[in-house]
Amino acid sequence: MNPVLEVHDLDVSFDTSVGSLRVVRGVSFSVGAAETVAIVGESGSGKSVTALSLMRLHDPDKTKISGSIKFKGTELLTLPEARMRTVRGNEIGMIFQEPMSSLNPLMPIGDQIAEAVLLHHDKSRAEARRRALDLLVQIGIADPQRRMREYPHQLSGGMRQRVMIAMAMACDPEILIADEPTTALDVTVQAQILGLMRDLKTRTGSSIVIITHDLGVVAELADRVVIMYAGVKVEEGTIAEIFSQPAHPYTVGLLGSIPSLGCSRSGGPLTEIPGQVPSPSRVAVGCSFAARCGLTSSICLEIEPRLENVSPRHGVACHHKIRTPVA
Ligand SMILES: Nc1ncnc2c1ncn2[C@@H]1O[C@H](COP(=O)(O)OP(=O)(O)OP(=O)(O)O)[C@@H](O)[C@H]1O
Repeated sequence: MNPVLEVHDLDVSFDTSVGSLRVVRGVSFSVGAAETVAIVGESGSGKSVTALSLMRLHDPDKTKISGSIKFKGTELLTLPEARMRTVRGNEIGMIFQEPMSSLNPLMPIGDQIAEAVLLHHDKSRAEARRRALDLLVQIGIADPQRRMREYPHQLSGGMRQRVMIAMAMACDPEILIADEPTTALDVTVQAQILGLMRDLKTRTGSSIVIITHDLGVVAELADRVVIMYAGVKVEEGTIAEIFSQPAHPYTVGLLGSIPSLGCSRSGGPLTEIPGQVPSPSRVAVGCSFAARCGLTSSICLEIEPRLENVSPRHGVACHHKIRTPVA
C-alpha cells in the first residue's frame, strides 16, 4: 500500500542574525496507513522543526525548505497556501506540547471544539455542539455537559491536552502529528493520554507521527522509530529493531537512559550520554555524534556516515554499527 506521508531529503535552514542555519539535513521517512511513527532525539535534534515543516508552519520569509513532503501523493511543499490551509486540520491534525498556547482562554471549550467541527464540516451549530459533546465523551471527560461550558483555565493540564486531541480529531484527520504531547504532564496523566491516543488510533485508523525525546512514550505507541541527532536521521527501524537491536551508539545511549528499560535491559545502572547536541552553527565535519561517542575513530571525524540498511527496514548512519546478538 502507498504511504500516507512520504518525506524525502528534507532540508530546513533558517535565516538568522548570524547567517543561515541548516537545522534539518536530508531527512527521509514515510508513514503508512494506520501506522505510528515516532521521531525521537534529545532537545535540539530538529524534531519539532521537522514536524512544523510537515504542516508548512514556518515563517516562509525566514525559512528555506527543500526536498519533498508528499501527502497521499500530493507534494505539500509547492501546494498553494489556500489549499495547504484545507490540508491543515482537515486532513492532517496537529497537537502540541503546551495546549494552553493553542486554546483560546476566553472561549468555553465546548464552543472551541464546535468551532473546529464547523471549520471542517458542513454542519449546523447544533450539530457541531452535539459532535463536540460526543468528542468529549470519546476522550474520556467526565460530566461532559458541564465541561462544555468551562474555560481552559478551569481544566487540569491533562484535560486540556485531551481537549486538544478532541479538536485535532474533530475533522477525522488521516494523519495526526503530535509534538511532545505528554511532556508537560505528570507521569500518571502521561500514561492516560498515551492510552487515549492508542484507543483513538485503533478506533479511527489514523496514522500518527509522534515527536518525543522519551523512548518510554515510543514503546507505548509506535510501530516504527526514526532517531534524529543534530538535524540528521541516524537510525530508523521497527520498534522491535530499535529496542532489541539498536545499531547506532546514540540510540544505545538513549535506551540506557530510560529508567525502567535502562535497568531491565542491561541489568546495569542508568547511563547518561555525556555532553549535548551541538548547536546547528557548530555542526562538525564528519559524524556529528563523534564528540560524544565512545566508539569514535579517525574516520568519524572526517567523513559523515551515510545511512545504510542492516535489514530491510532498519537503517543506520554510523561507521561503527553495533551488532547486537539476537536474543
Ligand atoms: N525559527 C528558528 N530560527 C532559528 N533556529 C531555530 C528555529 N527553530 C528552531 N531552531 C533551531 O533548530 C534546532 C532544532 O530545533 P528543534 O526545536 O527542532 O529541536 P527539537 O529536537 O524539537 O528539540 P525540543 O524538544 O527542545 O524542541 C535547534 O538548534 C533550534 O535552536
